[in-house]
Amino acid sequence: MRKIEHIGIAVKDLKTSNALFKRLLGSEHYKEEEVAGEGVNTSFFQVGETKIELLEASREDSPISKFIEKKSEGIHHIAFDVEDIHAEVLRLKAAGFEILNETPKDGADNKLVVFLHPRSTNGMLVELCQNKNN
Ligand SMILES: CC[C@H](C(=O)O)C(=O)SCCNC(=O)CCNC(=O)[C@H](O)C(C)(C)COP(=O)(O)OP(=O)(O)OC[C@H]1O[C@@H](n2cnc3c(N)ncnc32)[C@H](O)[C@@H]1OP(=O)(O)O
Ligand SMILES: [Co+2]
Repeated sequence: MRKIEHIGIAVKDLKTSNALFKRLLGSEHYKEEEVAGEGVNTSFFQVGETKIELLEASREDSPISKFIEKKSEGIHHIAFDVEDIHAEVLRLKAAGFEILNETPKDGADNKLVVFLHPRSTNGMLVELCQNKNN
């Protein structure tokens, strides 16, 4: 793991939360992007070496809707930047972590992503991100 790539935050309404995080961080978001395959609309803020990723449900059955319904808005996952996502999946599997998708899938912000089940990581949803240009 090279660094924390982003902290994912589940929000009900991207427009409202973009304004709140602009007030909080003192800067604008640098992009908005829908990831249809995940059922999310995302918005990214750069904060030094890492990012805040706001996540709004883009459809009824989005994992974000379920999360907000069951818990509330708030921190949804932590994403780590990795050099070689395939090697990391093998390492983490061998280390006993539960991989949700062994084949990396398209994420936002030009990334390939893999998720680990929170029940294998002390209740924290973990995402691995490899830059597609790596
Ligand atoms: C990829 C685009 C973008 C990017 O960065 O590029 C994103 O980050 S997209 C983010 C949205 N996509 C995902 O979250 C994909 C991975 N998530 C999943 O596969 C599911 O959400 C899963 C498996 C984590 C939970 O789904 P499930 O249908 O099982 O929901 P439950 O509510 O029944 O949860 C089971 C169990 O897990 C706990 N849980 C659920 N979500 C989280 C979470 N974000 N953090 C911590 N814990 C979580 C939930 O409370 C249940 O625990 P229990 O003790 O049984 O109550
Ligand atoms: Co993410």
